[in-house]
Parts: sequence; structure tokens; C-alpha cells
Amino acid sequence: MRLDVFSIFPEYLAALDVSLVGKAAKSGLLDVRVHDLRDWTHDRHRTVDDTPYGGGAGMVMKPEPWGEAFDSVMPGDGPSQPRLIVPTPAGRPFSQDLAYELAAEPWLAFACGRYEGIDGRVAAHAAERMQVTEVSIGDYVLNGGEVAVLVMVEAIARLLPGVIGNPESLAEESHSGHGLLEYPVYTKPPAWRGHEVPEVLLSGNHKLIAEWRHEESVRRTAERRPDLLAAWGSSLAAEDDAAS
Ligand SMILES: Nc1c(O)cccc1[N+](=O)[O-]
Repeated sequence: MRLDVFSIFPEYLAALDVSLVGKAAKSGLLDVRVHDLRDWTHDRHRTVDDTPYGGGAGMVMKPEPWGEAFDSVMPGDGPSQPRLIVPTPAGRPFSQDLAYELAAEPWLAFACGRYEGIDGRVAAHAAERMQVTEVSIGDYVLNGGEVAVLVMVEAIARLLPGVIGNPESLAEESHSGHGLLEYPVYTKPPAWRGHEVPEVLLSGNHKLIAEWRHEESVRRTAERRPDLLAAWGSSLAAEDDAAS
């Protein structure tokens, strides 16, 4: 998978050089290219923003640098086009399902907005030749899209074949598809500062351990995410109906 990221703070994306994503890039599983949007400005101040039409506070990112950057890095007459992801609070909620969907793409491009956002014509013009998806990582206010890109790239990259050592671990994680939050985990020592590891986990009885883990997943989901529990219950009912 090729990933292109456009930002006025390319150093913010340095985190993509470390850990899981960095290893994937070094092993050739990922081709990560970070671009400084200001490289496509032509004035001495390397201007990327201007006042909003219609008034209002803040500044809007000018369309020209984006258009020139996209033309340069992913030309319209090229053999293929990426899927463009624009992090924005007004976007489609990012989820594990969307991470799987994006992990199936051969080429992703991310446009990191700043200020009050990117001129709306940038996405509209890009959509003339590539799929554009505006995505939100959550209902809170950030100063730009860079941190959202770091979140999405990590969630996507770990789904690519060969990136994580034990693919089986993907199956038991929260939001991994069974619909429940994952159970609590423990390791040595068996007792620590007056806290004991649940005895069942020391029993060696794999059936009891599996039952305890499921019960813990259901309990945690009921406490913290009743919305997920309801959806999980509905999916079980649907499976039962399909089987009967
Ligand atoms: N929430 C937010 C933002 O405030 C600015 C850029 C991107 C996002 N987001 O992806 O959720």
C-alpha cells in the first residue's frame, strides 16, 4: 500500500517512521510519502490560507496549493488514482469497519486541513478523478487533520497482511468484529500490591477461562458501551434466525 500525506506540518507525521508503521514501511509493506503543502506555494511567505468568503472568524486553506500538489504527486493522467481521505469533524465516523475498507485500497492519500478547513472546491475537484471520503475520528475539536491521520494510518496499517506478528490477536480485540469490548488482561506476578490475578486464569481450564473472558467482555460492554451490547445482541438474534 502506498500512502501520501499532505500537510503544512510534515514533521507532525514523523511518528509514521516509528513502531509498527515504521517497520511496515522499512519492510516494503507500506510506501509512506509525506508532502509539505507549502512546496506548492509561490510567494515569499509561502501562503496557504486566506479569509473566508461570507465572513466569519478564522482563515480557510486556499485551493491553489492543493490543486498543484495533487497534480504533481498524483497526476490526473497517471495510470491510477488514490482514494483521498480528508479528516474533518464533518466526516463519516472512522470505525474498525472503515479501517478494514481502507486497508483494502492499494493507494490512499490524506489531506490534512488546518485553520477553519480546506476550500470546499478542493474535494469537489479531486472527486472528478478519485474517490474522496471525508472522515471524522471523533466529535471533538482538533487544530488540524494530522493527528487524525496518525490514528487512521495505525488502525489501517495493522490490518495489512504481514504487518503484525500474530494475526489471530486481531480477532479478540475490542471492536474487532465480534462486537464486544475485550476482556481485561493480566500477566506475572500472580499477586501485585494486594491485587490478585483472577484465579480462573491460573486454573489451566481453557473452557472456564474462555467463559470468564466472554462474561467479562459482556460485563464491560454493558457498563461502558450499551450501544455496542444492543448491536451485538441483535447480530446474535439475526445469526440464530439465519441458522433456523
Ligand atoms: N475532529 C476533527 C477536527 O476538529 C479537525 C480535523 C479532523 C477531525 N477529525 O477527524 O475528527
